[in-house]
Amino acid sequence: MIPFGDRLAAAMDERGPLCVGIDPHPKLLQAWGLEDSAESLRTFTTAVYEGCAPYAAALKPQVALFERHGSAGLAVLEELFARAAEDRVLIVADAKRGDIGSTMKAYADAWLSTCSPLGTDSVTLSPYLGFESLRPALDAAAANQRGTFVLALTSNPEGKSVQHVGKTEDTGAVAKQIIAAATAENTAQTWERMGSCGLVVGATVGEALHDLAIDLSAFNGPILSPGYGAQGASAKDLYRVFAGVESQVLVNSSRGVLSAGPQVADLAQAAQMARADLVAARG
Ligand SMILES: O=C(O)c1cc(=O)[nH]c(=O)n1[C@@H]1O[C@H](COP(=O)(O)O)[C@@H](O)[C@H]1O
Repeated sequence: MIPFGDRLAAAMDERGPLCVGIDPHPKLLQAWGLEDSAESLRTFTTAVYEGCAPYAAALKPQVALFERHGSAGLAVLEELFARAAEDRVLIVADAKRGDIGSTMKAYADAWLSTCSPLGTDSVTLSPYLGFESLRPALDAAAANQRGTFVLALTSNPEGKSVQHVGKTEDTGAVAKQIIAAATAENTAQTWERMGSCGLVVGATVGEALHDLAIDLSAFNGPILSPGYGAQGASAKDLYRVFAGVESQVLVNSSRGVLSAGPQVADLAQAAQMARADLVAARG
C-alpha cells in the first residue's frame, strides 16, 4: 500500500486542502433536530460523510464525542471507518492518544493496526509524555502505511503554558523540539511527497512560529491545522501562519461546516464554500 503521507498528498491534489471534522456536539445534534443518542450519531455521521467527503481530502471524527455514548458510539465510528476504507476516503481519528510506551502499544493496536475494528488511516497523538513515548504508534503507522498527527502548537490559548516553554534555551521551545522529532521521524522513512508523521499546528497561533524561531520549511510531513472557522481564524490568517508550506497544510473545519446541517445538500454547499475560501486565500 502507498504510505499515508503520499495518499494524503494525492487526496489534497484531487479534492483540495479541506478536512471536515465530524464533531457531533450535543448542541449541534439539537440544532439538527436530533436527540442526544448513539442513533443520532449515525444519522449525523452519514449526512456529513455524504455531503462533505467529495469536497474534502479527509474527514476527522472527534472520538470524544462518540465515546460519550459508550460502545454504541464507538460502533458508529467502526461503521464510518469500514465505509471510508471501502470508498478510499481518508480518516483522521481525533483521539489525541498519549501514554507511557507499554500502554501506548495498546493504543497503537487499537487505532493503527490493520485488524482492529477501530484501525483507520491516521490518528492524532499527544507527545506530552515525551515524544519517544509515542514510539509504538509511530512504528505501527510506519509498518502499516498509516499516519499520525502529533500535537505541536495547539489552537487553544492554554497550550502556550506547555508548548512555548524553553524558548530561550539552546534546544528551543517544547513545540520546536516536537517539530524537530517529527521531522527526524519522517527522514527515517521512505515516501515520495510527504512523510506519514504529521503535526498539529493551530491556525490561531498567530506570531508563535516567529516568536519561537520555528521554521516549518524543513518539515517534511502534513500539517493538520484546526482553528479555521468557528475558533476565529480566517483563511488569510491561516495562510499567513503557513507562508511557504501551504501545500502541506490540511485545514480542519468542524462547526464552521457542520452548522449548515442537517441537509446533505447544505453540508455539501458549506464544504464547497470553505474549500473555495481556502483555495482563494492560498493563491
Ligand atoms: O487535534 C485536533 O484536531 C485539534 C487540535 C487543536 O489544537 N485544536 C483543535 O481544535 N483540535 C480539534 O479540531 C476540532 C476543531 O473544531 P471547530 O473549532 O469546530 O472547527 C475539534 O475536534 C478539536 O478537538
